[in-house]
Amino acid sequence: RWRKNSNSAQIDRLHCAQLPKGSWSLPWIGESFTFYNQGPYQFVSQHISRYGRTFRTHLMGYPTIATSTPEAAKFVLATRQKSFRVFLPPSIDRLLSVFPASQEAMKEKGLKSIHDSLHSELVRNKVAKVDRIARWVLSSWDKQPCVVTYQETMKFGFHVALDAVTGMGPSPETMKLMDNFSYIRKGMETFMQLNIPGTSYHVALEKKQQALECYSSIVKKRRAEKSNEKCSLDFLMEIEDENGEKLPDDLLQSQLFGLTFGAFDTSAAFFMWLLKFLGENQQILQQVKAEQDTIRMGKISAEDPLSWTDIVNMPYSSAVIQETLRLATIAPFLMRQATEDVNYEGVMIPKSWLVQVCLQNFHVSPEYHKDPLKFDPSRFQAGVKPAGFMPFGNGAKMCPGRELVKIEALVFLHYLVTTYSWESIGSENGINYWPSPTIKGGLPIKVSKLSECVT
Ligand code: HEM
Repeated sequence: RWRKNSNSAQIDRLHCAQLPKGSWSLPWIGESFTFYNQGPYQFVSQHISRYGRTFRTHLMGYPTIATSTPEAAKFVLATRQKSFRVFLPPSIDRLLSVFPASQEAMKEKGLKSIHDSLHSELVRNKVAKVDRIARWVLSSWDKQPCVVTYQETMKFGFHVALDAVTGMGPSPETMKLMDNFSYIRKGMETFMQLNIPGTSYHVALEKKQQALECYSSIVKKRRAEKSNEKCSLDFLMEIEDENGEKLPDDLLQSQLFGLTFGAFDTSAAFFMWLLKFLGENQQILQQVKAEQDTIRMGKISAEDPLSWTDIVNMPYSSAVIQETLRLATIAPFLMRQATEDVNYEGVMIPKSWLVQVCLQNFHVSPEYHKDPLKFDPSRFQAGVKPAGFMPFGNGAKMCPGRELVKIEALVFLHYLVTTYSWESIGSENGINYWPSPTIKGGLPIKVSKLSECVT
């Protein structure tokens, strides 16, 4: 069956090639439906037990080699990164894509300037702003009979991302923009993403247009104002092609849009898991609280914001963050497409095939982590990154937002544990896997304000 999907030259090459074991399942659709339904972790785990850590399958319309070892991940994402390009399914590409194929050089320049704009030296200066946003979000929690964690972490993650990307602080306008983003996210939850009126995917495409219009006015405003603190937009406005032409506004807006989406969706999910794991591990929560109380007690007034020095003085909380990134694995797998035939330790990866790099399956494997399903921050306390830990990927495409997201999490954690206690209410109904793993129902909690209030 797979032969129908391959051209004859490829078939000739494959005659003598070493393909791993696996299954193709149905024509064209392959195993995509099972993959969607079971979620990436379960799907890959079942295949590993049948075929081993590297197997072949058929996903998103392409023959695919899936691998789930840190060594293979490094090989694909870093050592041989030039032989693979990032792959997004066409429906997601349509929602989030930024550049037409003809603009490949500008795309690379744009990405480089985004990496530069989020450099660790620069994001350290963002602590005060993140602090203000965290206080703003958390200040209303005790007035709500039930806090739906995901809605709140989305509000926090979205506004920090928007500020880093465009320099824009929270306002009624940004709340409206966030609403558009939540519809766009919804459009990615379903298996069949068809642009038919009435479907959530169709709504998502409409909301994307509205969001882009909003970005158009954000760009105009930013051009007109002078700010000492540079955001990603400022970096992007500086790039030029080989003829000295700046990035056209439509591409600029779509790049900002894609960046904000990627940043807010992942961080909102991450903060939600952080709350879940801490809620379930009271002893660990108490240790975090002790560390954060010490920092708060060192402040002269309750209004004093956190500083970069405070952030580096949170070793235990940092270990909790690393452990959350391991156990929840917000990006459970990464997709690449081979741009040439590649041989990995005797396994053939033919040109144009997809490679699925399954990070979560080694993050929670006993082969790489002792007692892997236990939430145990002590494994990160020695300050040594365990082998088999790549929550932000590897190689040149490694997440440039990783430092910002850690600052966000630590600031959020600080105000959360020094202000509130909380308990989970209602039952959990499983996990929504797409686009990032979140808890169905949004993890509702009831919070109580602690007597020493700081917000
Ligand atoms: C917990 C939160 C986050 C997680 C788990 C995460 C994870 C990742 C991963 C695994 C990649 C690599 C993708 C690949 O190799 O195909 C990536 C790329 C990227 N991330 Fe993040 N990310 C997070 C938050 C953020 C934030 C807050 C920003 C921006 C403010 C951001 C911006 C980006 C960008 C621009 C890329 C593409 C880099 C490139 O293609 O060169 N991410 N992220």
